[in-house]
Amino acid sequence: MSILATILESKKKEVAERKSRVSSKDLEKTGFFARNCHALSTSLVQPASTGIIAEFKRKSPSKGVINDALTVEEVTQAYVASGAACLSVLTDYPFFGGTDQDFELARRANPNTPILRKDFMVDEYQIIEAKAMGADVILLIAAALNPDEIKHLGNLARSLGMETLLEVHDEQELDRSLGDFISIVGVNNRNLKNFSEQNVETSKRLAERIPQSFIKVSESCISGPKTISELREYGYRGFLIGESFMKTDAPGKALLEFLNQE
Ligand SMILES: O=C(O)c1ccccc1NCC(=O)[C@H](O)[C@H](O)COP(=O)(O)O
Repeated sequence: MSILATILESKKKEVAERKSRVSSKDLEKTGFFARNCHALSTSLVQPASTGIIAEFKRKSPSKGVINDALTVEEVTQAYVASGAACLSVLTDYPFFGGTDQDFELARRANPNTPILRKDFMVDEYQIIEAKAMGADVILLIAAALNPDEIKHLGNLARSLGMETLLEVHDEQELDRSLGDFISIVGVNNRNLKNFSEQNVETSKRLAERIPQSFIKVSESCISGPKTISELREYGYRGFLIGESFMKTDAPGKALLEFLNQE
């Protein structure tokens, strides 16, 4: 079984269990549900935007433990101070060591910055959860959902005031998944079948195929400032980066160094 299939199987069980504890109706009365969201699309197209979507990532299936010594508040506040355009906070626990509490702590510590809830969305319940925990953006992974599911979940997110980052890995996923309920397309460079890719060739290959009306984000395996400069030439406005920052003792400083060297 592929790692994505394993994650999705586990996620469906987790969501069923969560639903049995708190109903969506109750979620709608909690936390940040009524809050107005920040727009990632607006943040990325500002002339002075760094475009960096900086991720808080403790561990991953491809790398194991990356950094479990730092708190979510210190990392995310340092990212914002260094110029992150957006934060990404993982809420998947079994595979990435993230929690809902991480997300809520990041939200409270960074009230003025867009934050992506990074998880494997398989059910509308998770979209409602995302709004309640203070998310501005959700991730929909084309490899994990059929076009009708993407449309349904994307429209639900939009109806709640959130944006969707649609993640694709290849031409087929891109062509079958785009719609007017999406404004931001992320090309994930990591090959989830064997974790072989360690470069951004997939982003370069798909760049021309993404219609101009969508904001392009390159995700994963971005190892240095030179890569960001190259991706900008292909029209990318956003750069989702986790490991390159998190593997250091000071992820915020690492982000600043990227920007200073670009
Ligand atoms: O990171 C993984 O190993 C991984 C494995 C299976 C599914 C998804 C995975 N990563 C999710 C991501 O999208 C990345 O965390 C994100 O793009 C940042 O990537 P990186 O800069 O390479 O840490």
